[in-house]
Amino acid sequence: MTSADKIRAALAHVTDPEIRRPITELDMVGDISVDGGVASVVIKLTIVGCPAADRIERDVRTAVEAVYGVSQAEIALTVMTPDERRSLTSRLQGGRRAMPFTPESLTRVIAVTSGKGGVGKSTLTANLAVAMTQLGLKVGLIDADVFGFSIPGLLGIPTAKPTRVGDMILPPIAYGVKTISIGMFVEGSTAVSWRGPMLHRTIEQFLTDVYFGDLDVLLLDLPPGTGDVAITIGQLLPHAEVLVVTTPQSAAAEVAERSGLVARQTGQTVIGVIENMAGLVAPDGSILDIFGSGGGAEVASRLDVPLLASVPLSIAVRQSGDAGAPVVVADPMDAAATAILGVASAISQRGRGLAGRSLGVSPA
Ligand SMILES: Nc1ncnc2c1ncn2[C@@H]1O[C@H](COP(=O)(O)OP(=O)(O)OP(=O)(O)O)[C@@H](O)[C@H]1O
Repeated sequence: MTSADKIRAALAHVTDPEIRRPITELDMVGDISVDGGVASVVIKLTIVGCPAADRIERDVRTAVEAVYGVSQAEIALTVMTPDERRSLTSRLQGGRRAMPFTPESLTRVIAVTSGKGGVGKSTLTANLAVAMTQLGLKVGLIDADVFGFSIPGLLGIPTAKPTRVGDMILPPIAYGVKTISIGMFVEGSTAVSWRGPMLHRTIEQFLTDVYFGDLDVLLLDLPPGTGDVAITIGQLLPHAEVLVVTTPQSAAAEVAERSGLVARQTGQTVIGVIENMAGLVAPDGSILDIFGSGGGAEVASRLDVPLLASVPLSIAVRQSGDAGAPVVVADPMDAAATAILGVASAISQRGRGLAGRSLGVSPA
């Protein structure tokens, strides 16, 4: 093996932090030459001003300087030509620009819905996503709550912007979750007041142009109610599984049931109900049922699905949400966190069956 080959082999362990694939596989490694102990390596970044440039340069330097016989690494950062970039994006997108989350795909799609706003749907979705990564799953999260996008803030990346490589969008990663939100495409706190067709196109673009790579689970945080986005998701992802979030209050339970029924009409499968904002445990141990009780069980029974958890009201949940550090990480022993971790584990164990689906493996 020549020194250049050894360096190339070492670079196979350096991954692009946004695409999460080895830079050698992404054709980002250009010429390599070695003169005495000095190795010169050309790295082709995907785009001008690549936000990951510093990190890639650092990782490349460390890898190259660890190769036996190299005392110094000289890294030249250049940028791919438009043709190289097109060939990369086309390869990553599997040669076609189509929605990868088809019924045949091995990725489970789970939409989280609620009847009313403010019941904690986004908080639970963000925490479930992070909890699933803790269980070793590769998780993507689409914040489709176009009018009340709050996922970036809940995951501590309120100002993150996705990187665009040609027509491919690379989702920011927080707590291991690849995350995309409409909030990443609007300035500051601008309100989104779009009509159905525009919402439909945006969700379609999220599902098609965002490069999530291989995922075990794609979670979707839907807006509350049964509006345009829920219908779009029903049309685009009729095989999705649906989690319904409600509070213990009977008024909330009634509307929550409706959102589950609409999901079902589009062919989606409701897999369970999560009751949030259940009894708050007071310092003396007594339980304060601020929002009443029984709503979760009521919705679950009407939809004939299991009540997966009753997540209590918890100061830690609110505080960690405000701080952008999900409670399952910030305070995993909190009662609400353990309830959410329990749901993540229960759902993860139900992996999709493989029957009738193509495994995408070509015969040898
Ligand atoms: N179990 C809980 N204990 C205490 N506070 C909670 C709990 N769940 C959610 N919250 C708080 O309730 C508020 C609403 O939560 P969240 O934004 O997740 O609701 P939502 O259903 O997604 O609302 P919308 O769909 O209208 O955006 C937030 O301030 C959040 O911190």
